[in-house]
Amino acid sequence: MEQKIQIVDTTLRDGSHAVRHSFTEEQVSAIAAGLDRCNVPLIELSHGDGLGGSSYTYGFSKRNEFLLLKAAAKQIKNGKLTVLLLPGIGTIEDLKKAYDCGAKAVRVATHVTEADVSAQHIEAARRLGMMTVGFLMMTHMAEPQVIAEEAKKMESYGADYINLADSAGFLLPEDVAARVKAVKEAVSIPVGFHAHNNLNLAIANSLAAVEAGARYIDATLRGLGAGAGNTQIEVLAGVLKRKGIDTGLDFYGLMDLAERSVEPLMQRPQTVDNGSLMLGYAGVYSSFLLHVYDAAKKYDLDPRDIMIELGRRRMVGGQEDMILSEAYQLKQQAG
Ligand SMILES: CC[C@H](O)CC(=O)C(=O)O
Ligand SMILES: [Mn+2]
Repeated sequence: MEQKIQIVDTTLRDGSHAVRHSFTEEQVSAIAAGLDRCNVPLIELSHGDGLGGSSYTYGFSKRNEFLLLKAAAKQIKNGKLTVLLLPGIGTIEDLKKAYDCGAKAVRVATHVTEADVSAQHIEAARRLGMMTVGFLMMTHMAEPQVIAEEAKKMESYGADYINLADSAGFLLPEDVAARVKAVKEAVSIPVGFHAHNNLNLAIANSLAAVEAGARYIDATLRGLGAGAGNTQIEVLAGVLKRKGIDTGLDFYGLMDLAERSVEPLMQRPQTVDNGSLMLGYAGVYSSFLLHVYDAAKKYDLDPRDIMIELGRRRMVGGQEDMILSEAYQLKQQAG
């Protein structure tokens, strides 16, 4: 076995988008316990848009996320319960509450060119003694050298590693490799990668990231996640095993967990349908998918036309309210 890759499971966070933030304590307990038994080192749980995401704009959570965190914390004996925090959506107060509920790690996420807004949150997390990750979203929107400069800022605030997200599932394997390499050369902390499967490239892109030197890879059970979903953890475990790369994961255990605990709660097949294909093609934030479907229904439009417009206007996370107004304008133009 050549290299230890740490797999970060985000079924209970990115997967939350795919089930419209409807996880219950029972579901969370079963999944967190199973992931822990399968030796997953970091288990992320929050509203899909991070702590504090439950709102009219992003969609309300069925259950309070702090109750869900407590339920998960009771089950996790070996791994680290991890939360996502987007400064501006979640606050440092939310982070402290999450810590009190048992969170041991936080990923502080910003748009790829806005790392500077993460300084206070990363510093606060470090003061709490949490493992702290700088998470750059929508990395297709910036050139590798620009991303490297942003990553350096997060490193200087105290991040333990930098995670690069292909939030729109737009990148090709060579784009991923170029980004991982540029950041690796610029910082002295490890680099991670988070894929979306909108162009059916999540596994290929995750492998490209590993080959370019990434040490952390995000994945979810059955690929549950925004858009066409994320890298499927049980597939990644098998693929890395075949490549002789050590992850420490229980391959059969993950397959069983996906089948027993995630398949029954899926609200739609996690496939590359026309809408998610267009997210990847047009470079649109994956978590916009269900919002776009709602807008298309409301204005009787083809969701693909809305995606093209959102991509053309370079909409980013936090602009969910613009989806309805773009759809409204498209409807007006169509007469
Ligand atoms: C809203 C946060 C976002 O979903 C983070 C993420 O998973 C991504 O950028 O892909
Ligand atoms: Mn994501």
